[in-house]
Amino acid sequence: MSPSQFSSAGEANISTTQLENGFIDSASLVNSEKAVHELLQQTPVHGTDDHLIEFSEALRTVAKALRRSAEGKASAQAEAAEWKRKYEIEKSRNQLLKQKGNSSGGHNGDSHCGCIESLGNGYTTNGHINRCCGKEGICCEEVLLDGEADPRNHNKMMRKASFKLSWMCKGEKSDQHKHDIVSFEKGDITTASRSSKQISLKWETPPQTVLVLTKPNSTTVRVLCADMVRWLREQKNLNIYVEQRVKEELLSNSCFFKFVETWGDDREFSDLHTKVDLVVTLGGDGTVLWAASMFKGPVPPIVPFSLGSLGFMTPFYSERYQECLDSVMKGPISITLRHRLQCRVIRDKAKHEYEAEEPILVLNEVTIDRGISSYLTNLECYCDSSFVTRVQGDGLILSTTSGSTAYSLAAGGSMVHPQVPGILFTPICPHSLSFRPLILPEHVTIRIQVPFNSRSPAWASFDGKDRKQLAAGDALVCSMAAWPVPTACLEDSTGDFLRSIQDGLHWNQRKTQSSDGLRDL
Ligand SMILES: NC(=O)c1ccc[n+]([C@@H]2O[C@H](COP(=O)([O-])OP(=O)(O)OC[C@H]3O[C@@H](n4cnc5c(N)ncnc54)[C@H](O)[C@@H]3O)[C@@H](O)[C@H]2O)c1
Ligand SMILES: Nc1ncnc2c1ncn2[C@@H]1O[C@H](COP(=O)(O)OP(=O)(O)OP(=O)(O)O)[C@@H](O)[C@H]1O
Repeated sequence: MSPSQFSSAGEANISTTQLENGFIDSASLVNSEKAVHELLQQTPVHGTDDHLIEFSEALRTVAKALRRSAEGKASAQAEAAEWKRKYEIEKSRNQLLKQKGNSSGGHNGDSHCGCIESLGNGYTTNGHINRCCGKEGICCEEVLLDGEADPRNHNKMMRKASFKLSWMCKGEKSDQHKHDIVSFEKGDITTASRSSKQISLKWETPPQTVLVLTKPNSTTVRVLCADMVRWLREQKNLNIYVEQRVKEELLSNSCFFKFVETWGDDREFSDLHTKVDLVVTLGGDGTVLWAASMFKGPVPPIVPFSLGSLGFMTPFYSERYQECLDSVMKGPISITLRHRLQCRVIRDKAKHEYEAEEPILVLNEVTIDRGISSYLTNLECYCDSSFVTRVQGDGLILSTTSGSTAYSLAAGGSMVHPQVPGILFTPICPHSLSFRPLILPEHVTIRIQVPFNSRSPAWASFDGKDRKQLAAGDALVCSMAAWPVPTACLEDSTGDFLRSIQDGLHWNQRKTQSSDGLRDL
């Protein structure tokens, strides 16, 4: 693929991104970075000048397209700076080889001085001082000083073997599934970014419709909900959606709330994401799980207010809701993209049910346990096509990283930052001394099979709800879902996560030792 093809591929990815439609789709976010990375991975490094010119053109186009989002811009700038550096070194090396009459490496360097003209795309230069001809840029002499190539030893100059990497997708090599984070030019493998960075959401048009979700059976929540809905209408002139139960509660208070909307049938319910700009939750973590479960596809940004006991996913203080909502609606806001797992139950007895049965999306975890049976579970676990292990115990938890601080933690799993893409594989009371929990990469598909010789059926539950029986021969298949749950941060992903484990779990709290033996107060 030529660099010019890359530029259009990059633009196509970005113009279709669902960020522009107000929804956050992890695949689209990845695509925007992927465009640049693909470009970087495939652009010929030992090219002619034409290639270099084409390359800089392509990079400019992609970088321009990426400027549409702050995240994309930051990424494009970082990549462009790095590539400009490599471009300069490469060009200087070409010239050096040409000057020394070394044509064995297939280089076609310039005939003029080794200074590189500015790319002219607004990116800063890398700070090299010109010592050769007074033009802006880097000279081959500097490359030599940097030790990239030594003219005194050019006869001994060794070229590293060239190679390409490709990524396997379900047993097949595929360029489309090439990972976007590793570059391998000249045999040096580097990683640009290892997981998604802090994401910032900036409104291009102000939010107009808010869905307020509340935990049931709480007077405090009911009072706060009425107050907030009134404020959102009177001060912000917003459209408000609530659940039918909440609408009735509000109307029983005052007919002022007549403007509040709800949904009637399933179709209106499943179209909710097309109307709602922002979801506000009033409750604990369970209310955030509830909110996530309402959206089977894209999820609007959620602002979770803490009115529960622990509140790992609810960083906002309800006492200061006006200030918080003001700042969220003004933006920009840091968000955590919480990955979800997509689970399918595959029945042995009804093979066609697979097509009909809706996948279930979980934000915390899917648990496969022994239910009311007093027998050990007997679960065969596969990761893609590899057999992993057999779970004989109380069961198994397949958890997201957001769910790592919930049931999985109680079963001995690690706590994992919610932006780390991975699937936790945590046994529940395994009857074995060596069954330690695992964390698997995000791209795998996990299959939990109840074998025909199992003494009893197993039970699957999804975020602690909706129990389904898995009879002998049935299986549960689980992989990362395409639709994450964007939750607003009070500080940022990392700050909020650390605060939640410190405040919620008192993680590693201990009196500090002092040098003189006295206890610090
Ligand atoms: N032994 C256990 O720890 C255990 C057992 C069953 C269910 N659970 C958890 O309860 C969740 C359902 O929550 P619910 O509120 O509907 O039920 P719930 O009302 O029974 O509350 C469960 C508790 O888990 C906490 N919790 C939920 N999600 C969390 C997260 N991501 N990080 C840290 N703590 C979290 C909640 O704050 C609450 O205190 C399930 O997804 C499961 O993770 C835990
Ligand atoms: N809008 C809702 N409709 C029905 N059930 C809900 C709704 N919101 C929350 N729930 C359920 O209510 C239960 C309690 O909610 P939540 O976890 O938010 O409160 P909590 O238990 O007081 O707080 P915490 O989870 O911090 O201990 C959960 O099981 C949750 O699934």
